[in-house]
Amino acid sequence: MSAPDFTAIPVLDLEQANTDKAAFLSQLQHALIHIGFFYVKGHKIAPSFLDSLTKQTIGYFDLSLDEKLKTDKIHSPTFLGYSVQGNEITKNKRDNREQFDFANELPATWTEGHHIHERLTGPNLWPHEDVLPGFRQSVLSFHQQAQDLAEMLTRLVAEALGLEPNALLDHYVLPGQQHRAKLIKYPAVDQLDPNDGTQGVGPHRDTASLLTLLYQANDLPGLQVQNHAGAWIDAPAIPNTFVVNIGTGLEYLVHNVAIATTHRVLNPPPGRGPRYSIPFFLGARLDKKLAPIDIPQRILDQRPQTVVTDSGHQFGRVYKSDPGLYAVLNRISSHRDVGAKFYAQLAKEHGIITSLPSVGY
Ligand SMILES: O=C(O)CCC(=O)C(=O)O
Ligand SMILES: [Fe+2]
Repeated sequence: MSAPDFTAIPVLDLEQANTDKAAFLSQLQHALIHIGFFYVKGHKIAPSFLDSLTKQTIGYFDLSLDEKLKTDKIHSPTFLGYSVQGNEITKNKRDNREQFDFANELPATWTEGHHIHERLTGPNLWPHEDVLPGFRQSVLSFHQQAQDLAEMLTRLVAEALGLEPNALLDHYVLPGQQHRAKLIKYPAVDQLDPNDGTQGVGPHRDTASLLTLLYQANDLPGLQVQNHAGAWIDAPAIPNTFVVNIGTGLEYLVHNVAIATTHRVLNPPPGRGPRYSIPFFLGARLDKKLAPIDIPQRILDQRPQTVVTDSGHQFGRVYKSDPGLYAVLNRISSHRDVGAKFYAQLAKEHGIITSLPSVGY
């Protein structure tokens, strides 16, 4: 018997994980199996730090286009860096957002003959320190704090699914691997062209990762979550919380008991300016085929029967045999210009059209 479908996203209090762990884990189990999304409050990332990160984020997007284009993704096969408004594609439609992708700093090591996923790893493309003082430090500090929180949550997720706390991290995350994150701006609608449509980001599931932590940096609506009957449920900004959701990596690795729920973002409402958000993705390792973990039968028995989704889940079958290739294909599909420049042959082999008309900038 499955529970009635959700109409709101629950708020879990991390403090409760210390005071009444059993109650916390029971709420978490319900959210994982029946919703795939939850908010967390009671985390230790300081509100003053998040405010300063928001200021740095706005400062970055307020730079001149020329300055931002110095950090354009097109300069690197890692898909780290800036992408201009309208450059990203979800479900074959342009998204109305500009963004700056970043990760923990690692050198590039890929050379011909290595597995292609290694080409995703490499250094960030930073604006010059004089142009945006403190930006790099703030963004990297966020990355570290978000990773710590995501790892703590992954331990709790394991326990909520009847596993040892470190079971997921030990099997599926490599110490020192690169985890991706982004700063996103959804432009005010009066800055958009009438033909740009309503898609901030189209319906999708977060690919190849275990967990996403999303900080909604200002209070504009837009994020919506698709419940398992197919209805869209608002996930409004709640101050000093993170929205947490499950990636397709975790879903596969726990036999679909935790659901990588579909979500989307609509353009900001007219007259309210741009919306800013900052997701961090705790990635699953990409270096080899991964076997799903044994989950207790009492948990498997609660698995939802049907999940309606508007997301395509492209290349889903590839994940099972080659998570690294799956991650690369999804990046190419989202950022076709980088795909055409660095991965043309692979894109062709997998039917990804990279010759979309370019955006005028
Ligand atoms: O900006 C948001 O609120 C959500 C962003 C998102 O879903 C994503 O980038 O994967
Ligand atoms: Fe997402």
